[in-house]
Amino acid sequence: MAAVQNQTPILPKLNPTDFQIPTLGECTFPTPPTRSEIISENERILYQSRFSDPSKLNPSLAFEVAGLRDHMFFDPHDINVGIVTCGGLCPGLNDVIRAITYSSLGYGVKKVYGFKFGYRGLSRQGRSYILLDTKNVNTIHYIGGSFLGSSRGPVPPEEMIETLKLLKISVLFTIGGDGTQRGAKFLQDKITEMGEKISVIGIPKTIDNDILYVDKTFGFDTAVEKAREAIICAHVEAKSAPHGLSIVKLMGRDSGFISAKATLASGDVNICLIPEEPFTLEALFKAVESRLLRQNHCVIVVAEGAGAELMAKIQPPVKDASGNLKGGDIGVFLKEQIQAHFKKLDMECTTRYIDPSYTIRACQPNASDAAFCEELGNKAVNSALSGKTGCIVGFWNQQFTLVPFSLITRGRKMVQLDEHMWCTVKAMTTDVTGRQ
Ligand SMILES: Nc1ncnc2c1ncn2[C@@H]1O[C@H](COP(=O)(O)OP(=O)(O)OP(=O)(O)O)[C@@H](O)[C@H]1O
Ligand SMILES: O=P(O)(O)OC[C@H]1O[C@](O)(CO)[C@@H](O)[C@@H]1O
Ligand SMILES: [Mg+2]
Repeated sequence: MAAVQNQTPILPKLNPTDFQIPTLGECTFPTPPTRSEIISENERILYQSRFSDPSKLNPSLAFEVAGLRDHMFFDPHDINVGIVTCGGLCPGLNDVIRAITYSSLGYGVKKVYGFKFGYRGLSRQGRSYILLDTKNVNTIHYIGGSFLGSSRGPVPPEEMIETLKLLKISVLFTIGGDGTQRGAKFLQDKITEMGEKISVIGIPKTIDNDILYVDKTFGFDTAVEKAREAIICAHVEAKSAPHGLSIVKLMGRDSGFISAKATLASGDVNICLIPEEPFTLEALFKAVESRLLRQNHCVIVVAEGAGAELMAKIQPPVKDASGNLKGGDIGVFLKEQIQAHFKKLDMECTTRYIDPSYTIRACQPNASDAAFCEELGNKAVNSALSGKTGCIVGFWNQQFTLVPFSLITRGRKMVQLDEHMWCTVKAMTTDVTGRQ
C-alpha cells in the first residue's frame, strides 16, 4: 500500500472541552407536552466507537446530543427565529427550511424570518427577508434549490446582529457548508462579546460531505445517486463506440467523496481521480490505452478538484466571492490532453465528456435525504429552544449530535487514502498515481 499522502485531521488531539457546547443560560421554562424525545443533559455520543483496548477509551471525548431538554431556555411564544441558506445549492435545502418552519411554528414561535440570498439578506444594504409560514413553505420540498436563494461573499457580523435585533430574532439557523459555519462562528463570537441572548445553530449542508466530525451531510446521498445515473449513461456511451472513452466530471473541490462513492455504487468506473490523490498524465494515458486495447471502452470519473497541481501549472486558481480557490476545468483539460495523445498515437478514441455537476446539485433530494432533512430541522429547533448555541446539528454513529463551530471549522474532511472505502475503489479501478 502506498504511503498516505493527505493529512485530514481524522484523529487529531482532542480535549473534552473541545466538545463543549455554549449555552445561553439556565433553562427555566418547562417543555410543553411534545412528541419529541426528551434528552437528558448528561447524555453523550462517543467520539470513538471502534477500539481494541477498552481501557484506552476516553468517554469524555464525546458529543452532546441534539434535541429537546425537559426545560427550555426560550419561551417559544415570546420569540422570532430566522433562517438563512448560504453557499452552493444542495438537494434538501427546502426540506430543512420547511422542517424548521413547521417545527418552530408548532412550538408557538411568533415569526419565522427567511433571509434572502444568504448572509447578504442580513446585511445593512441588502437586507431582505420573507415571513415563512405553513402555507408558503408547504410544497417547497417538491423542488430542489433554495426557496430563500443563496449567495457567497462576506457580511460583517455587526450588520447581521443589527438585523437580528431589529427583527427581534432570538435564534438564527444557518444552513450551509464549512464557509457558512465559519461565518456563523464569527457571528456567534460577536454576539457573545456583545452579551446578546441570540442563539446561532448551524445545519451542515454540502453535497461534498466535507464537514469535519460529521459522518454524512444532507444532499450527499442524492448527489451520489445522481452521479451514478450519469456514470451508467457514460458507460453505455463508451461501450457503444469503437474505442469509446467517457469522462464524467463531478463536484468536489477539496474532497472526492462523491466521486469515490459513485464509483463504488456504479461498478462501471475504470479510473477514479480525486483531489486527495495526485496522478500523472503519463500513467493516465497508459491506463486508458491499455484498457481500450483490452476492453474497447473506458470510463473515467474525475472530481473537479483532482489534479490541482497539474491545473495550477496552466492557470493559477482564482478565488470566488467567499475566498474559495477555484482552479481551471480539469474535465475539459483531461479530454483535450487525452484526445491529443491518441491523435499523436494515431489510435482511435471516441471521447464523450459529461459534466452533470449542476444537475446533481439543483435537484430534489431522494427519499432518504428528505427524511434526514426533516429530522435535522426538528433537532435544530429543539436544540435552539434548549438554549444551545455556537454549534451545528451533526450526525455521528447514526445519532444526531451537537458539534461546536470551533471544532468543525478546524479543517475539512477528506478521503483518507488508507480508509476502507478508498481501498475498495482502488481495488475496482486502475491506479494512475505513477507509483505502481
Ligand atoms: N471565515 C469566514 N468568516 C466569515 N464569513 C465566512 C467565512 N467563510 C465563509 N464565510 C461566508 O459564508 C458564506 C458561505 O460560504 P461559502 O461560499 O464558502 O460556502 P459554504 O458554506 O462553504 O458552502 P459550499 O462550499 O458547500 O458551497 C459566504 O457568505 C461567506 O462569505
Ligand atoms: O458554482 P459554485 O457556486 O461556485 O459552486 C461550486 C462548488 O460548490 C460545491 O458544489 C459545494 O457546494 C462544490 O463542490 C463546488 O466546487
Ligand atoms: Mg465550502
